[in-house]
Amino acid sequence: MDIRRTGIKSGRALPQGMGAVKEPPPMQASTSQQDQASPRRFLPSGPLRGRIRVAGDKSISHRSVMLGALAVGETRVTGLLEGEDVMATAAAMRAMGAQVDKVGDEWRIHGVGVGGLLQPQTALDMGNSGTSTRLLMGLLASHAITATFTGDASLSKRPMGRVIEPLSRIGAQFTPSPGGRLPLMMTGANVPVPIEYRLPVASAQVKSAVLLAGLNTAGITTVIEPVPTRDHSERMLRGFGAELEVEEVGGERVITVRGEADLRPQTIEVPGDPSSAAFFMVAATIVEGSDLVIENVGLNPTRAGLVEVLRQMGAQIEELHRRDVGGEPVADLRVRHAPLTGIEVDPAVAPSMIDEFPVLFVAAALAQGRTVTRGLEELRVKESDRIAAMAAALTAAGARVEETEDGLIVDGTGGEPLRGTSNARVKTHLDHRIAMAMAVAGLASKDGVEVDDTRPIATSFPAFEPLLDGARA
Ligand SMILES: O=C(O)C1=C[C@@H](OP(=O)(O)O)[C@@H](O)[C@H](O)C1
Ligand SMILES: C=C(OP(=O)(O)O)C(=O)O
Repeated sequence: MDIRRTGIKSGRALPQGMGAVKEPPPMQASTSQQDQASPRRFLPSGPLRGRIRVAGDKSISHRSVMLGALAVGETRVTGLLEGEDVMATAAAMRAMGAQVDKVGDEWRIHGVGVGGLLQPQTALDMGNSGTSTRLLMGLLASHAITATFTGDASLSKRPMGRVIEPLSRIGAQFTPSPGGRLPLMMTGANVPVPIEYRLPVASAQVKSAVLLAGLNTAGITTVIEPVPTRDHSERMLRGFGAELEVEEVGGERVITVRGEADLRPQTIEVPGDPSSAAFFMVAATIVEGSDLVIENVGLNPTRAGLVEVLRQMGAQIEELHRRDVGGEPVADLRVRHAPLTGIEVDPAVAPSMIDEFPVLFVAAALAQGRTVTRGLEELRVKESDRIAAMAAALTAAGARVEETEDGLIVDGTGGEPLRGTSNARVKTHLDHRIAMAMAVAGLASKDGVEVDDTRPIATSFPAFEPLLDGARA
């Protein structure tokens, strides 16, 4: 199947095709959201039971498409996440010359080779996806082409200065909107310069942007990571044949990549996304009588923080059939209902569960006693300000929550259901994780929880609602 014909729920206009356009396209905001919001009330639930399989890992899916598009030959990918974010990456890679097609259950990618990206003839519509935007800016930074990036209302508020800064040092030029935001136009360097860059924020996206720029930069590009973040780029770049080294020096990770790399096509099996499994881990934990197996969940240590934190709170999560899938540790998780106790969450664990805090706050709202989280400033620059959005949504549902500068303090019910939202709708702010977290809160409430818009769920986990409805049928 050609990606232009896959079912993209928002009806987003994705850039299509190639052409002989010399001028970069005009800067304009993306018109990517459907006009009508799609509200839904998530009602109290009976136990979650049986076996489910969540969607493919979003981070690995993005990187499979990007690296496949840079390898010469055919990369084959199974288990690719077919969410809107990954489809935005696929469309952008096609617009720059790669072939990305679905044949049966498999995605086939024919790459252009490192250095071979072509100038896109239309703006690259990144939709809601920060990962697509920042990693592609990295790729483009060392290709002498000009491109315009646009995004939806949420993405257009997110900071891009964090990648503009190192990529400018490599030699790329940027014309962003005020505040270093989208829409943004960039021109990659003619002769990119290898840099050594110490990450000022714990961000796998910034790390990956610099490493990807390094692929087409003669010499050695170095990223120093004081706090480890998800390491899929490092694992996959090695898998594709790049010369990449990781060393521990004085407690920091020093990552080097040798430029003018030749990438070899791969066969990739994408494991299930732990960030999607998280909603079901918490749902089965807080709904009485639940006993659910979530199959094929990626448990890369740089991603598995939530499992550890939930266990510290008293959750019963068993790892069955531990194995390796595509170079990543994977297991089936058996999750049974268990009473939770509030804890102080170690801020050091934050990068390994950065997308899981919205649903952790829901677990905390049902726990006995107080849960304190700190060091979560990064949550304020995701698809929404996730600290403020979850404080408002949980308060509307009857939870006791206090917002601090860098976290939430949650006083749990001790297992009693939340009141729910009888005549209000919680605001999701175009943020898929707020929508799914509050759906889970609805299961453990008296009146249910109504979320104002379920459309953003399709960015990362299109099958979330049918899976949830099926598990509690
Ligand atoms: O590299 C990636 O695939 C991602 C990195 C994280 O973002 P940051 O790098 O901004 O922390 C995460 O929140 C995002 O969902 C995916
Ligand atoms: C932050 C997220 O994604 P992105 O930055 O790719 O928009 C997320 O999926 O929670």
